Amino acid sequence: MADWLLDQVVVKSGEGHTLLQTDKVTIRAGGITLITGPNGAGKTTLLEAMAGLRLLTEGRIWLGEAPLWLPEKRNRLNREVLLGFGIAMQHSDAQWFHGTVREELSYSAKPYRKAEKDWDMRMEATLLHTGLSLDMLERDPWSLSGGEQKRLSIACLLVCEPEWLLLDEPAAGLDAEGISRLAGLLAAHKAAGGGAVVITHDLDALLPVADTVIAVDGGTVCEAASAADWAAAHPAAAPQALRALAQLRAAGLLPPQPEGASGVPLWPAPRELAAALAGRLAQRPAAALAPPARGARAAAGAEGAYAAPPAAAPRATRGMAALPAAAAHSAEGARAAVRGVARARAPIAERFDPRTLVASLLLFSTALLTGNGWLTTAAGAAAVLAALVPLRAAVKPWLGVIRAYVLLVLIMGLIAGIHFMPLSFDMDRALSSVHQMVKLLLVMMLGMPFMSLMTPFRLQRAIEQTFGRLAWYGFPVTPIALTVTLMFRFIPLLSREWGRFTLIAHARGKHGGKPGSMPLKQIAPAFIPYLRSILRMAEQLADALEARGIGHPNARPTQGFKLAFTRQDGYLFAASAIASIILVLFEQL
Ligand SMILES: Nc1ncnc2c1ncn2[C@@H]1O[C@H](COP(=O)(O)OP(=O)(O)OP(=O)(O)O)[C@@H](O)[C@H]1O
Repeated sequence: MADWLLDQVVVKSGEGHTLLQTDKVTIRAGGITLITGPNGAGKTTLLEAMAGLRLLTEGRIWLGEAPLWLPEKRNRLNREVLLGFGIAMQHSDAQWFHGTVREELSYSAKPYRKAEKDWDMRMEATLLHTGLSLDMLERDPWSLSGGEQKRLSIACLLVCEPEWLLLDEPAAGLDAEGISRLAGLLAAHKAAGGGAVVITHDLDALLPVADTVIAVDGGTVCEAASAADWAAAHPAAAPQALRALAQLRAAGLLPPQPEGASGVPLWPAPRELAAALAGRLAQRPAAALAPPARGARAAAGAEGAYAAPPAAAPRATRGMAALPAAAAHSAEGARAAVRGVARARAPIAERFDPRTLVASLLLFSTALLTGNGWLTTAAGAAAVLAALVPLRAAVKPWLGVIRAYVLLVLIMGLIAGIHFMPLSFDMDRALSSVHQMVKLLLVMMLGMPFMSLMTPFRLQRAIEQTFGRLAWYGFPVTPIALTVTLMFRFIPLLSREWGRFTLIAHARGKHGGKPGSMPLKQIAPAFIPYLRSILRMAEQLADALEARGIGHPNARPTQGFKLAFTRQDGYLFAASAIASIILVLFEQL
């Protein structure tokens, strides 16, 4: 079995933000490594990068001697590495491609060609190991409960027997039995010579079986530390059981941990622990073990509970003990928060009223399109480029379209300039055609980041507020506004959902292509689940709309807010008007 090596890995988002960066990080074979860190720290990004589901901006990842990406094959994924691990993604319970649990298990095992020998026996044993029953084999995976689907996603990995398990929050949604079963499965996998990298917020359950911990914060991945060292360095975050052990040691019921105990087993084996406790208890005088007298118990209950050291008190009590101190600061805290919010700028999608944006765009586009001179177009191009500088992140995804359009402009210009009888090239006609298309390109470029400057809800409110009075004459303003909004909302949603399915197809199908593309063979099996997922989203949306009162003939839908023009809208419209006037003046030159 081979170690993972992440060497100076950097992953950036499409907009160029750094989501993850590492120095040299080694994850040792044959051990269980936990990845921990706050929400949004970059843990999932790290696991997906290891699984080849994220393109690396910089750096390399190796599993033993084998690189994850094959540079000599135009950066394709190395199938040998892909077969070395199985990944269960955070929302792996929404990964199903097939109609029954049996088919799901077979689908997972297909790339490993393990579905032939003793297949049924292995499948049934795996299902039982994860705590699912055999009568579930013919059930639709979608019909299983959330926790059962989580268990099935782990069964789908275990049935393939990969060397490495990469698990993103496998404990989320599991009951207590499921979590201890998960810890047992991980320990058994390790005992069989396998390794695991597990993202978890549930350190109470999984630190006891872990060998190393990697902390991720703000996208930066720290070097792996042994579980013992990590727990010693983070006593507050250490599991309850570890704190209980410390208390037993402090009470003299367990021998103290030796000095510099780093590297020694953190957790005594249950048998060893039971023997130590029994031995120590037997040595203690009977009086020390007797329960306190009634009065003493009551006094301890009333005062001692508050006086107890925070680490010894139950979590909820510790939280409550912190309340008075928090309350003393709360008024000032709230004032500070309000000041902070007031100072912070609104998100870019809420900075302008959609009506101002549309009016400004229309005004400037009209001035640009009606201009006939190259000078006007050049001035317009300068204004468009200046406007796009702060919005360059929103334009970046469109660069491919812009490049294709520029090529089209050149080809159309060439074709427009060709004269056949006699064969010649008319430069004026070519330039005139190019000119018209360049003006269109500039307007398009200005429109591209448009949707990033407003949310669908703000657009809907803008339509309703502008045309609301027409509703008095029976004009269906609300349905039209809603349709427009849903179109804008659903198109990116559909493409994001397809993107999620391509990731699942790569992760489960072990395909060597680039993660962004759906492998040809997977399109057919992915299509029906994709449709199902879309219908599910539509159903949720319909419920949400109904809850807002839309669709009830006599109900007034609840409106979250009313748009109002601000000073920023005034500046934007004034800038657009000035730029338009300049274009008109250039046209007169
Ligand atoms: N494709 C993307 N484009 C832009 N930002 C992204 C993208 N994917 C992730 N992010 C951002 O990167 C950060 C890290 O995300 P990630 O999912 O890795 O966090 P995490 O540590 O797994 O969080 P959690 O504990 O909440 O699951 C988040 O702020 C997230 O919004």
